[in-house]
Amino acid sequence: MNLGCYETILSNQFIPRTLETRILSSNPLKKSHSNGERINSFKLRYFPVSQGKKAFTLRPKSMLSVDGKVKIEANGVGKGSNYDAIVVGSGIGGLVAATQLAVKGAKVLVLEKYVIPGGSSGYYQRDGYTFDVGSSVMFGFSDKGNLNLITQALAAVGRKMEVIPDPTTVHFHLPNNLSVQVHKEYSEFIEELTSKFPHEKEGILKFYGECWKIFNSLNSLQLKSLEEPIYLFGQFFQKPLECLTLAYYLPQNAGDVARKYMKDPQLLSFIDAECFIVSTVNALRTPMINAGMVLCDRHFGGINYPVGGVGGIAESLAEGLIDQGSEILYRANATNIILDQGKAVGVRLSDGREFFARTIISNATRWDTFGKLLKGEKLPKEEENFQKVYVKAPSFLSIHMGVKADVLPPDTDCHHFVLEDDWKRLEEPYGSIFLSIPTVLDSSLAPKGRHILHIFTTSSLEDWEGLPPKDYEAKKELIAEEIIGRLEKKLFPGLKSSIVFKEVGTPKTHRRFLARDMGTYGPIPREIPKGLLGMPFNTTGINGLYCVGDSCFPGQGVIAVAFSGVMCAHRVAADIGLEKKSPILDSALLGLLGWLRTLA
Ligand SMILES: NC(=O)c1ccc[n+]([C@@H]2O[C@H](COP(=O)([O-])OP(=O)(O)OC[C@H]3O[C@@H](n4cnc5c(N)ncnc54)[C@H](O)[C@@H]3O)[C@@H](O)[C@H]2O)c1
Ligand SMILES: CC(C)=CCC/C(C)=C/C=C/C(C)=C/C=C/C(C)=C/C=C/C=C(C)/C=C/C=C(C)/C=C/C=C(\C)CCC=C(C)C
Repeated sequence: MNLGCYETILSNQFIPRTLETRILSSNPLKKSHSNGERINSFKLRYFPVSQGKKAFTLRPKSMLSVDGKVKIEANGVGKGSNYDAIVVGSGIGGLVAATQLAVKGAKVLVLEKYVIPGGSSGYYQRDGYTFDVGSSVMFGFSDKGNLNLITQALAAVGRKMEVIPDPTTVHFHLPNNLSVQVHKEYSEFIEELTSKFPHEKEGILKFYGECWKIFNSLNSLQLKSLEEPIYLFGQFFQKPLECLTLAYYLPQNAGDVARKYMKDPQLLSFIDAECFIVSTVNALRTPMINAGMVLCDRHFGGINYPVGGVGGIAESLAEGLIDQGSEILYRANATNIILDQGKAVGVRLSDGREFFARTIISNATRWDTFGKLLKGEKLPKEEENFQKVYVKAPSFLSIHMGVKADVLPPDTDCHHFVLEDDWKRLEEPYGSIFLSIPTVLDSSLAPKGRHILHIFTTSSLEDWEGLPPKDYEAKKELIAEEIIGRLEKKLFPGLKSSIVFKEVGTPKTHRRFLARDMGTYGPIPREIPKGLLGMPFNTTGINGLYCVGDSCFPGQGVIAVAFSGVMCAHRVAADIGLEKKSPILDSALLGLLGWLRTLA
C-alpha cells in the first residue's frame, strides 16, 4: 500500500482484514522521519468496501519510521472494533448473554458453528418427528416469581412461548421397586415420599424445608452479576437475611444437609438420584444451592414444556437478538480468540474470516476456550484452579425413537428416571437411564399415532474411539438394544416391536455437533467440592474475555446457563459503560471472589 512517500506496513490488528479496504486519504505526512522516530499525528481513513460509504478514521497508537517504512501499531483497545461484544456459540448461555446485552444497547455478533442456534438445547427433525437434542425438562419457564429466567429472557426481546405444564415432573423407578412420582403439588410429593419412608417423615420435611429456604431467598432477589459490586452490595443492603442465607449455603453440598436429618440408606440413595438429575453426580457432590433451586422450582413454577419443542427457545432468542439490531452468523466455526497485548479483541474463524469487538464472550466450555480457542497461551491461574477443582463429566449416549402410540399405557408420565437393581450403578456408564416422552405433553412433535421416546445415559468418549466404522455401528446397535430392553422390561412391554424410527448418538456425535471437548455433559467436581465456592463466574484471567455457559457459576442445566448469561451480560455491560461501574469496588470484589475460589 502506498501512502505518499511512505510504504506502509499495516500491523494494525483493528483493521478488519476480512473487509476489502481501500485507502482514500491520509493526513499530510512530513516528508522525512528519521529511523525509529515515533509519528503520532497520523490519521488514516479507510472505507471498508462492504460497508458502503461509511468511513472509519483510525488513530493508530503509534507509528514508527523504520528504514523509510511506516509501521502502524495497534490503537487503544477496541478502536476500529465493529461490535461491543462477540459471543462464540449460541447455546442458551450464549444467547441469553447476547440478547441481554443487546437490549441494554450493545451491538452484538453471535458466531455459531452449527446451522441453527441452541447447542445442547437445539433440535433436529426426521420423518415428521421434532426431537430435542438435549434435556426436555425445562425449569424456569413459569409465569411467576423471579426465577423464571427462561420466560424472562424471552420477554426481554419481546418473545413469549406457549408452554404446557407437566403434572408429574419426574417419575423415579429405582432399586427394590421403589417408585416415586414427583408431583407438581409439593404436598402430594411429600405425601408420596413419606408414604414410602414413614419413619423418616421429619427428616424429609426438614431436608426439603432447607431447600425451600434457599429457593425463597433466591426468588426474592433480582438476579444479576455476583461479580458486580454495586449490584451485589445493593442486594445485601435490601435483602440482608436472604443474601446471608445464600452465602451460608454457598459452600455446602446437598448430601451433607440430607445426612443431618435422614438415616435410612435407601432414602439417602433416593436423594442421590434426585441430585444426579441436577448435576450428574451424587448428593455429596451436588451444591446445596443448585439442589434447593431445582427441587423447589419444580413445585413453585413447575416444569413447563414449550409447545413445538425446546428448540423454539433458542430460535426465539435468536430472532429477538436480530430484532434488537444485533447479528448471528451460522456455520461460523471459531478457531482462535485474537489477543492484542494480552487483551481479547477478536475472533478468527476456520475459513480465515476475522471479527473484532470490544469484548469477547465464549459460550464454548472453559476446556475448549482455554485449550483450543486460546491455544499456545499460558493457562491463567484462575483456569488452573478451575481445572483442579472440576473435571469434564462423561458424555452420553442418546437414543431418539418414534414408537407406535399404543405401546404406552394411558397416563404415562413425560419424564422418567430408571435405575432398576443396584444403587451402586447410579453414576456408572449406562447405569441410570433418563427417558423423556415429550409427545405426552405436545402431540404435534410426532406424526399421528406415534410417540417420541428420547432416552439418554452417561457414556465416555474413550469407549467409542478407534473403532472401525462397522464395529462402531454394531456397538451402537448393541448398546441401544440393551437400554431399550431394560425399558421394555421395566416400563413398556412390547417396546422393541413398536419402534418405527430410531437414531443413536454417541459421545462422538455429541462432540461433533455440540463442539464440547470429549462431548462432555458439563463440569463435575473432581472430589467433594465446597458447594459452589470453586465455580468461576464470567470474568477470566484474560482482559476482555468472558465465559458463559455450564462451565461457569452455577453449572449444568438450561436455567443455570440462562442465569450465567444474565450475569455475564451485566458484568460486560458494566465494563463497556452500559451499566454502573466502580473500578475500585470492582477490583476489591473480584480479588475477594478469586481468593474465595482458592479455598474450594
Ligand atoms: N442431554 C442433555 O440434556 C444435555 C446435554 C449436554 C448439555 N446439556 C445442558 O445444556 C446446557 C449447555 O448450555 P451452554 O449454553 O453452556 O452451551 P451449549 O453447549 O448448549 O452451546 C454451545 C454452543 O456453542 C457452539 N460452539 C462451541 N464452540 C464453538 C466454536 N468454536 N465456534 C462456534 N460455535 C461454537 C456450539 O455449536 C453450541 O451451539 C447445559 O444446561 C447443559 O447442562 C444438556
Ligand atoms: C458472591 C458471594 C460470595 C456471596 C453472595 C451471596 C449471594 C447473594 C449468593 C447468591 C447466589 C445466587 C444468586 C445463586 C443462584 C443460583 C441459581 C440460579 C442456580 C440454578 C441452578 C439450576 C440448576 C442446577 C438446574 C439444573 C437443571 C438440570 C440439570 C436439568 C436437567 C435435566 C436433565 C439432566 C434431564 C433429566 C431428565 C429426565 C428424563 C429425568
